[in-house]
Amino acid sequence: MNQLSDFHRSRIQSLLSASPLLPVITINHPEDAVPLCRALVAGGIRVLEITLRTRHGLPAIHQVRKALPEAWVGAGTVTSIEQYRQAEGAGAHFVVSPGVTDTLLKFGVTAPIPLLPGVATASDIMGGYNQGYREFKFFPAEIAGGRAALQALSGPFPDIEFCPTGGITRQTAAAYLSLPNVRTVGGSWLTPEKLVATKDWAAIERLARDSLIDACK
Ligand SMILES: O=C(O)C(=O)C[C@H](O)[C@H](O)COP(=O)(O)O
Repeated sequence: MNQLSDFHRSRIQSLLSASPLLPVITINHPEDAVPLCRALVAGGIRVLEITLRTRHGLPAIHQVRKALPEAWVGAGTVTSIEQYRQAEGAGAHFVVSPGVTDTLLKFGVTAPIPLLPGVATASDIMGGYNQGYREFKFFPAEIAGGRAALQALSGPFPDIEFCPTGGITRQTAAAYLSLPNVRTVGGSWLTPEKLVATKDWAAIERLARDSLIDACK
């Protein structure tokens, strides 16, 4: 069986090291993509996950890659090989999936851009572990057991690192980041619907900066 390459693992590790916070971004209006991501980068967050939940996701990845070369841009909500290929085509640096299928894990092993697979259980982890994955998104983090689950999973999986996402807030991020198996946490709290709807990019920049300060306390 093919195994995940050191190159892919080191890319995923680099992006997890590049930011303690990973904003999960959903674009409802195409013109928001660049100013929204620029505000996050100006606030100090260089790693971004743009979901494919809307039809604007792929074009947004393309635009943001061009406009903000200093940012790492990932495609989120990738659940199929077709979407994985589309994300590559749009110029994504990496792909994030909410869960795992054997097909997606296998494709991620040989794909040009790396996959951060989503897991919620020990069985999910074992499926990825056997193919060489050691970094996972933990989703939906709060519902799947939160910090206690991550502490419990560190027993059988001491060499696994998680990016918990789902239900995490500015107030709870630091507690997750204090766990030895967590370097980055993800969430949509960094792009509140109200601030995006009013195009208050200055407030989003402030929120990014303040959330980073809180996360590193
Ligand atoms: O869309 C995806 O690909 C997902 O896997 C789910 C998102 O990462 C979470 O829904 C974000 O969770 P919240 O921060 O609670 O909004």
